[in-house]
Amino acid sequence: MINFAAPRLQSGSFNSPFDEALILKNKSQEIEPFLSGRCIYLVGMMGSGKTTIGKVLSQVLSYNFCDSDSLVEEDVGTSVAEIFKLYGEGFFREKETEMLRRLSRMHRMVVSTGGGAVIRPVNWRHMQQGISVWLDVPLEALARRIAAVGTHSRPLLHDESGDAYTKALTRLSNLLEERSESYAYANARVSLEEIAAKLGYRDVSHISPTAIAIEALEQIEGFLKEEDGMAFGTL
Ligand SMILES: Nc1ncnc2c1ncn2[C@@H]1O[C@H](COP(=O)(O)OP(=O)(O)O)[C@@H](O)[C@H]1O
Ligand SMILES: O=C(O)C1=C[C@@H](OP(=O)(O)O)[C@@H](O)[C@H](O)C1
Ligand SMILES: [Mg+2]
Repeated sequence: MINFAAPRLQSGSFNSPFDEALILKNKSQEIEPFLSGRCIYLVGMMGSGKTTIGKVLSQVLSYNFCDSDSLVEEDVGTSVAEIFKLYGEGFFREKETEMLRRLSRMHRMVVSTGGGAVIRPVNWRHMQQGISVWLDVPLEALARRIAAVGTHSRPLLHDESGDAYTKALTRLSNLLEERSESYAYANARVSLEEIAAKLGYRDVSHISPTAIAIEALEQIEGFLKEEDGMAFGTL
């Protein structure tokens, strides 16, 4: 029976970066042996933090990190935006599936997927070789983050009119409506709104990548316990 017990983030007060780093380290040392080398796939909308949180998780788990978009860019030899422009979204989706197929044979990897990886059932067959985690971030926060860096690298946000925030919010809202059921297939869900409530924050903008990584490991812990319970009939 898997038995985890470790200090948790304190509610109602800003946890110091040192506290968070220590909690993350402890939690990762507890969880890692039970992963049995399985890959961790981060799924979520554009701007949800898959690449950012993926790098944090890979470091503390002593896993490798890769970003499926970067693998596609290396394979084709140009940026995602250029791939959409030159060859179209369908070509990009085929390449994305090919990269996820190759990754499904690997171990000890944190994979930051592209925001649209969830729309193809074949991609879920590949990701089910590992453990998938949905980073569920409120639309307004996604739009703020993307507006801050610009939409140039995200071709699906290019066509909207208006300022960067409004453009991102409009398009992201439509995409989320199409995709939210697909994201929910993930083995674990990290809700930034739930983290903010747990920590007593007014909104999600103050939640650090470390705090999100801690929550991701806690949600993976829950999945492993459930899986363990089913395996040993203790649920
Ligand atoms: N917890 C966070 N708080 C604030 N900004 C964040 C957080 N996580 C990621 N970001 C920022 O949001 C933007 C998108 O992050 P990224 O990791 O590229 O997301 P994705 O890969 O899901 O598109 C980046 O500019 C990143 O710095
Ligand atoms: O949501 C999507 O369909 C996409 C998200 C992008 O990745 P990020 O989620 O890292 O922005 C990239 O794969 C491509 O622009 C398509
Ligand atoms: Mg990314």
